[in-house]
Amino acid sequence: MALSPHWVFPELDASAVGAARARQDTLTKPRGSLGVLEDLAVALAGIQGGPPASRPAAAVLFAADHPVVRHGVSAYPPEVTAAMVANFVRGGAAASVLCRNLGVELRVVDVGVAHPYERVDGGDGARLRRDPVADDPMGDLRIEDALSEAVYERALRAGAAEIDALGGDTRVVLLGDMGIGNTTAAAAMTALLLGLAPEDVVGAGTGVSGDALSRKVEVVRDATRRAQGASGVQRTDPHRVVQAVGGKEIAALVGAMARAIERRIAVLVDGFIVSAAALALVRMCAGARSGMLFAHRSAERGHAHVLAALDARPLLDLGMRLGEASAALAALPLLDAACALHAGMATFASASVPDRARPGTP
Ligand SMILES: O=C(O)c1ccc[n+]([C@@H]2O[C@H](COP(=O)([O-])O)[C@@H](O)[C@H]2O)c1
Ligand SMILES: Cc1cc2nc[nH]c2cc1C
Repeated sequence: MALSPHWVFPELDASAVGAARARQDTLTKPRGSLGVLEDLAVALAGIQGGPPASRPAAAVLFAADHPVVRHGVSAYPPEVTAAMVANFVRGGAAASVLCRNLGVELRVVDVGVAHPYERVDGGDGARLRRDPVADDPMGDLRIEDALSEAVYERALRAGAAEIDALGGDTRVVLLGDMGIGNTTAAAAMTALLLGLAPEDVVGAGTGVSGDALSRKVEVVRDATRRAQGASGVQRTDPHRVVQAVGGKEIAALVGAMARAIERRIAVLVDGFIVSAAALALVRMCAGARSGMLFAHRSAERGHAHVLAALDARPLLDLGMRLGEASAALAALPLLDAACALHAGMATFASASVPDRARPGTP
């Protein structure tokens, strides 16, 4: 895959959209009264190219570490990334519980976890794969590119490969991340892609405040200056932005999202980190936008800017800031409800409920 991959994204299926909207208008409710649940059914139909479906759904998390943590930008130590990978597999993480609760398959891909973790087999938690890109080097984005061009391309492919491994009938993929330090990377990407000041995009992440928060702002300032100063790194080149200040899990998310959209699998975007990857992909190829649904507005400071730039209306606003696809999983029942209503409600005709008068009739 070259630096400008030849992604060909399908357009929304206009006839599926028309059929879904027409069916919504025949169902036994005042037109439009199910609000966003109607829009969700219609959007899924357009993305999927047929009657809307929320299942089978799969949650795919990409995990990696970030050398930038050496500057004290996270409230937690980097060993947490590895420990959480083991926790996903054992079934004890928030994502594990939500997946079990919803009957959703959880897949975790290690694309760059720096510390060893216990490999637990046979639990009822996640399926874990360590991609070979995990062994490639990463840079401290404050002083050097996070990813070489070759590593960036391998990480994109690792993401796409995981989508190719999903069952052919998968209709929705919930994308998530795990990586101590990655709100610093996502903030630097957001600052570059949107031309915003570090203060406007840096937030608490896992919970930094005071001096640590100021340090994080300075790290993002240094990273964005470095990236803009380096020859060829323009904020308008989203591939270079991911390479310069992103990370392996963020590049893998870009690759996964692109492949899912190509396959007409609806992408349910999680929080700040996944949204930063979505913004980069849309800047690479505007046609990707229509394949995405946005689960929530994270409490992380920069997220609102990313959502606004994508003209995204998130489904939930619950003060969540966990990552690991947890908010996408919290939003999935809304997609389930939208599809069940669309498929299962009676029509005015079938239930003999009088429809509203048509204009011109008495
Ligand atoms: O998704 C979000 O909006 C979000 C907001 C804050 C933190 N996180 C999670 O917390 C980790 C990154 O936080 P930090 O402070 O280490 O940069 C990483 O594992 C993310 O999944 C995620
Ligand atoms: C415990 C913990 C769990 C997480 N899940 C996603 N990011 C996380 C960060 C921490 C610190």
